[in-house]
Amino acid sequence: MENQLPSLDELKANSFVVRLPLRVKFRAVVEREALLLQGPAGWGEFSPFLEYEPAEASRWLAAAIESAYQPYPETTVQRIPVNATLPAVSTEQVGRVLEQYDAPHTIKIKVAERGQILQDDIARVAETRRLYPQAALRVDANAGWTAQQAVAALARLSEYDLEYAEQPVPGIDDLARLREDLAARHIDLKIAADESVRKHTDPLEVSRKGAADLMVIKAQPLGGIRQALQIVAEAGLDAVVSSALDTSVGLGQGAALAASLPELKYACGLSTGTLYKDDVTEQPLLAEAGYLQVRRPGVSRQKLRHYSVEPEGRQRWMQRLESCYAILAGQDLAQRPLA
Ligand SMILES: O=C(O)CCC(=O)c1ccccc1C(=O)O
Ligand SMILES: [Mg+2]
Repeated sequence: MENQLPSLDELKANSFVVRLPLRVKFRAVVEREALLLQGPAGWGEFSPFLEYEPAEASRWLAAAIESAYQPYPETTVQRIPVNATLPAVSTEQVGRVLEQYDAPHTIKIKVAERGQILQDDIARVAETRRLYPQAALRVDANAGWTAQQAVAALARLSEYDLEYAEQPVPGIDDLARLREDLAARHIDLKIAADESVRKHTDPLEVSRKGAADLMVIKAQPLGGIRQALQIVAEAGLDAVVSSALDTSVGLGQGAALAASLPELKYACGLSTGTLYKDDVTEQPLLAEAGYLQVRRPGVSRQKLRHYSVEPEGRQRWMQRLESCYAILAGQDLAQRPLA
């Protein structure tokens, strides 16, 4: 029974599509659309970004179904360390955005944003370091640099004492080469793979090719908690759990994933709830002094109604649900990430 997909009609009948306001632009948007799925085990979140095609988005659906239909793994961990996330804002905005987080001990700074230059990144990292001299800082380039740009940029940025750099360049081979280039220049900086894990058909290629020191894992893009745990076990790399800019429902799933890891060496990218103006729950999962509770937030009917999208928006999501469902239904049971 565990491997059985619920029917599409059942999923549709229990789906609520919302559009939530963000406080600050993230990935060039100021609103986030999400489908919340209610099931016998609780709520699940299906919120692939709008431009994602069904092949990729279907893994996000597998994660939502897992969340709504299977209990989260048992754990005794009650809270997990998290990082504040700083979007690629201007220097003047750095203090204002980070103030929204409660006493962060770790901060992830977005760099290599399209339309910006290295000087913008240096200024943002320098300002963060000035305001938070004790914090652990990490940068995330979202594959925005060429190999050449990455070495030059990381040579400069590593002067601010960075914990690691996340996905500086796009390809897995590029990541592996970059690590060699950095070592040759005696730049002691760890590299984390994100897109090379979650957007790749083979999430283990990163570890096989020695392309990173650690891997970023996210419950939705990897097809759920169980699937993500299996990837970590097989990869044998340290893992950083992160969010996909989820609502509190997805953050709860991420927190459960983090709490289930055999070892949690790094703060998780799960305090993105702070970037939202509002959420689907009366008890949003927000970090306190750099820690997030491990719990499943209840969902508010009133908030679902208030932020519900217009009928055309819902129709678009029902079509996405349908095409992703078809992919999951067509997958070999043994391979399906629900197992
Ligand atoms: O890891 C974090 O601190 C927050 C999450 C985050 O950065 C993110 C959120 C949505 C989509 C992509 C990413 C990313 O890590 O690249
Ligand atoms: Mg990333």
